[in-house]
Amino acid sequence: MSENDSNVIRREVDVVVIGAGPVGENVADRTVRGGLETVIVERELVGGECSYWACMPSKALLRSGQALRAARAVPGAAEAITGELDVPAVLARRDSFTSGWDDAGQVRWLEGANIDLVRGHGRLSGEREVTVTGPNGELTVLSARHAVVVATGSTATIPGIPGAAESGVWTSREITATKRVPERLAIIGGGVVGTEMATAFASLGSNVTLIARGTLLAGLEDFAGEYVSDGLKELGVSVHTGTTTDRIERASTGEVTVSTSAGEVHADEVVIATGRGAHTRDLGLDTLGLTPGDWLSVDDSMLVDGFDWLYAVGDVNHRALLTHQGKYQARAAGDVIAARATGSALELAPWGAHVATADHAAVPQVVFTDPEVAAVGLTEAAARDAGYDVRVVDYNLGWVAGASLQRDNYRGKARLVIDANREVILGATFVGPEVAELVHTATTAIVGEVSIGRLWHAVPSYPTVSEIWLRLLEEYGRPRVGESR
Ligand SMILES: Cc1cc2nc3c(=O)[nH]c(=O)nc-3n(C[C@H](O)[C@H](O)[C@H](O)COP(=O)(O)OP(=O)(O)OC[C@H]3O[C@@H](n4cnc5c(N)ncnc54)[C@H](O)[C@@H]3O)c2cc1C
Ligand SMILES: NC(=O)c1ccc[n+]([C@@H]2O[C@H](COP(=O)([O-])OP(=O)(O)OC[C@H]3O[C@@H](n4cnc5c(N)ncnc54)[C@H](O)[C@@H]3O)[C@@H](O)[C@H]2O)c1
Repeated sequence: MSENDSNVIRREVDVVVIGAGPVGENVADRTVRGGLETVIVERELVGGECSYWACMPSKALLRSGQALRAARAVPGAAEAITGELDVPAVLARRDSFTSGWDDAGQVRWLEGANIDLVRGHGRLSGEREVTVTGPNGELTVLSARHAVVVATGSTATIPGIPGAAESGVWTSREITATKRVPERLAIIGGGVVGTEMATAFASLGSNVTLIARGTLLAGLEDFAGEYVSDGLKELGVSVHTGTTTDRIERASTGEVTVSTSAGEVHADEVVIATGRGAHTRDLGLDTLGLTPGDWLSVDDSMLVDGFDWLYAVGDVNHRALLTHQGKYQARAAGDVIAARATGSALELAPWGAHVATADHAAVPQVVFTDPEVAAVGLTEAAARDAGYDVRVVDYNLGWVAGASLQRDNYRGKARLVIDANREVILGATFVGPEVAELVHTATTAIVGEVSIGRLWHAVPSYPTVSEIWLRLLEEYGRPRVGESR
C-alpha cells in the first residue's frame, strides 16, 4: 500500500473496535453514548460467535430436550407425552435463533445505535491505526483519535492428536450449525462444550460417546462433574473419563475410528471440544511488539499492558470466556474510553464504574446440561488455595419442598463456600434440574458482600426451589444475639 494509492480509503474517527461480537458491540454502544464517533470492524457476521455458533444455537438445541424431560418428570403431564422430540422442529428453532446465519438484524441494531460498520479483516498497522481488508481486497485505513479496542474473541483449538487434521473433525462451529443429527457421535473434551453437546445430541437421538482425559467440568466443584456424568449416562451417553485419545482416522466409508486408552470408538462424526485459543494470529500484533496468537493481558479498565490507547475486551483478554462477563467488561471499557477522551472523572478503584472488578471475585456461569450446573465465585479448593479460612455448607436440593413439587425424584446438591472470618459468601454452586436462575442471588450476595446475618432476613418464597437458601443458612447456623451484622 502506498501513501498515494487512490484505492485506499483513509478515515479518522474517535474509536475503532475490531470485532463485532457481543463484546465489541457493547463497547461501541458505550463509546457512542459517551459522545465518541465509533467504527466497528467485522470480518464475518455481526453478532459474533455467540449469536451464530456458540451460546444461542447451543442453548436452542438443548432446550427442547430439557422441556420434554421436565414434563416427563411430573405425573399427569408425563401421561400426555406420547412421542419423542421432533428433530426437524428443534433444528428449525435453532435456525430461527441464528436468523439463518444472516446478520441483517444485528446490522440494523448497529445503525440504530449510530455505530459505523466497516466489513473486512482488521489488522493493527501502527500507533492508533487499523487497516481493514474488505471483501473485495479494498483497503480502509482507520486512525483512532482516542482508542483502538480489540474484541476479536477466541477460536476452537485442535490438539495435536495424530490424524485429527486429516479426519475432517468438527469443532463447536460445525456441531452447533449442523443440519443433520449424526447417528453416532464421538466428543473429545469433558468441559462445558463437550458436556453440553453430549446432552443435546443424546436428546436428539445420537449415540454419543464422550471422551475426557480427566474428570468432567474440572475447575468447578467436583460434585458438579459427578452429577453431570450420571445425568449423561441416564441419557444413554457412554462417558469415558481419565481417557486419552491416541489417534483419529476416517475410513473411505466415512466412518471415523477414535483410538483411546479405553479402546476404539466408532462414529460418524467426531467433535473436538478441548478449549479455545486467542483470535489474535492475524491481527498485526507484531507491529506493536506483541506476539501473534497470544491472549492480550489487560488491567481492570481493559487497557492492554504497556499501552495507553489499546484495549482488549471479552474472550481475547482471557479473563472469563463468557458472553455476559465480556459484556460487563465492555460497559466498563466503553465508559472509561469516553471518560479519558473527554477528561471526565475516572472511577478506577475496585468496584468503580470504570473497572471490571467482578472478574476476580464473582464470575457466574451456567452449564446447560441435565442436571444444570450454576456456579459463581470460588470453589472450596480455590478458596483454600487463596488462603481463606473457609467453611463449607452443603444441602441436598431434593429435600427442598419446592424442588420435589417441581418434579418427582428431583436430585441435586447446593454448596456455599463461606469466609469464616468475615462471614460472607465467597462461592456458590447449585447442581440440579433447572437451577440456572438460582445463581444470580449468590452473585448479588458476593458482589454486595452481604453478611450471613443479614441474609437471614432475605426470605425465600414457599414453596420455591429458592428455599435452598434458607436450608443452607440453617446448616451454617443463625448468628447469636450481638453477632448479627
Ligand atoms: C459452543 C459454545 C457455547 C457457548 N455458550 C455460552 C453460553 O451459553 N453463555 C456464555 O456466556 N458464553 C457461552 N460461550 C462463550 C461465548 O461464545 C464467548 O464468551 C463470546 O462469544 C465472546 O464474545 P466476544 O465478543 O469476545 O467474541 P466473539 O463472539 O468470538 O466475537 C468476535 C468477533 O470478532 C470478529 N473478528 C475476529 N478477528 C477479526 C479481525 N481481525 N477483523 C475483524 N473482525 C474480527 C469475529 O468474526 C467475531 O465476529 C459459548 C462458547 C461456545 C464455543
Ligand atoms: N454455558 C456456557 O456458559 C458455556 C458453554 C460452552 C462454552 N462456554 C465457554 O467456552 C469456553 C470453551 O469451552 P470448552 O468446553 O471448549 O473448553 P473447556 O476449557 O471448558 O474444556 C476443555 C476440555 O478439554 C480438555 N482438553 C484440553 N486439551 C485436551 C487434549 N489435548 N486432549 C483431550 N482433552 C483435552 C480439558 O481437560 C477440558 O476438559 C469455556 O471457557 C466456557 O466458559 C461456556
